[in-house]
Amino acid sequence: MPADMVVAAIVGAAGLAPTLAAVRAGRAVALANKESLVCAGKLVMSEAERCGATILPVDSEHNALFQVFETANAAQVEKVILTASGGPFRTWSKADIADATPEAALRHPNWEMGARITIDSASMMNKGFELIEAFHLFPLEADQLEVLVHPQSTVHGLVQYCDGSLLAQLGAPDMRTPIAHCMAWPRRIEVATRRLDLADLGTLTFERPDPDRFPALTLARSALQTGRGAPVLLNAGDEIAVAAFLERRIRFADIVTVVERTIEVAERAGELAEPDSLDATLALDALGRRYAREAVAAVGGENRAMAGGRR
Ligand SMILES: NC(=O)C1=CN([C@@H]2O[C@H](COP(=O)(O)OP(=O)(O)OC[C@H]3O[C@@H](n4cnc5c(N)ncnc54)[C@H](OP(=O)(O)O)[C@@H]3O)[C@@H](O)[C@H]2O)C=CC1
Ligand SMILES: CC(=O)[C@@H](O)[C@H](O)COP(=O)(O)O
Ligand SMILES: [Mn+2]
Repeated sequence: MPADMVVAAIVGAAGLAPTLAAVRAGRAVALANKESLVCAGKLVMSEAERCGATILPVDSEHNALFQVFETANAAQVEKVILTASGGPFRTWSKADIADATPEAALRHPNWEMGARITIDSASMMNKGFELIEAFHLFPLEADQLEVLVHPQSTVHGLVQYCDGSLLAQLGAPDMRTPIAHCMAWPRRIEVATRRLDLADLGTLTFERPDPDRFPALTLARSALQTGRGAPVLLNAGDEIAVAAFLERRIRFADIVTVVERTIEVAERAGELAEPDSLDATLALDALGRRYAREAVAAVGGENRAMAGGRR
């Protein structure tokens, strides 16, 4: 079907095949489906180059970076910073987070989004996916990517240059702005979002993420560093684990355990090779889902045994 632009906004690895089809048709692709880049970043970006497709990042942090990243000065970029709201559990203790309910996890402080990404924000796995997404979108090494918790979700992304300049994009937490930026690019169109009044806001705060309470971020960074098939398994494990958590079959803390076990089992079976095609990526995704379902069953059993032992 003829189209000037395709908005890729299906959730999950299910969005990969249609995103890749739009890329291969040489369209402008406004990309919300971060899983396409998590699972097949190299393939999607190289096919975009080959087919003349333009990828426009919709994800708010990546859209922010897209606005302030000077491609001509890419070699002068020291690092980029993705901000994270910290989610609903930013101030919770580790013990309380472990047993948080789906209702609590679905209460995002700043953004109204689908269930899967909202749970990922609560665990900060979303920010881990976003590190991988940024790695593929921008010419950067993994160690140039940083995450800062910024509870107001007003500054969305920052680029630090070698002359000490730190360029940031700010805006109300409203996806209409990044969507409009992509749809009008390289021009701008008027959007009736709330305008920021910095004097009213008064203070913007930033914190380092806490790896002890939010281990998903470390796990995602390690999948980025491992590379090859690890990010595919990271996503597959997380899709299954989040669904199981929403169905109350595992605890909130078990989400990361399931993802960790998914990657470990695949690694032990020698199945971490880089998938070099759509079919190979989807096959590894299917395998990861199988391992993740097994991990959910095992973790659920362990939880029941522990509860039985406490009675
Ligand atoms: N919401 C947000 O603010 C942001 C979202 N994103 C990303 O955008 C994507 C969508 O998120 P969000 O809108 O919140 O999610 P939602 O759950 O609200 O919407 C997901 C959409 O995907 C469709 N879908 C799911 N599976 C399939 C499938 N197999 N085939 C066709 N369509 C399918 C659903 O269709 P149906 O309703 O028919 O089931 C639904 O329209 C995710 O990748 C997310 O990470 C990124 C940044 C911000
Ligand atoms: C709107 C958007 O881009 C989301 O990805 C958002 O960033 C999620 O919030 P967290 O910062 O809590 O992950
Ligand atoms: Mn985002």
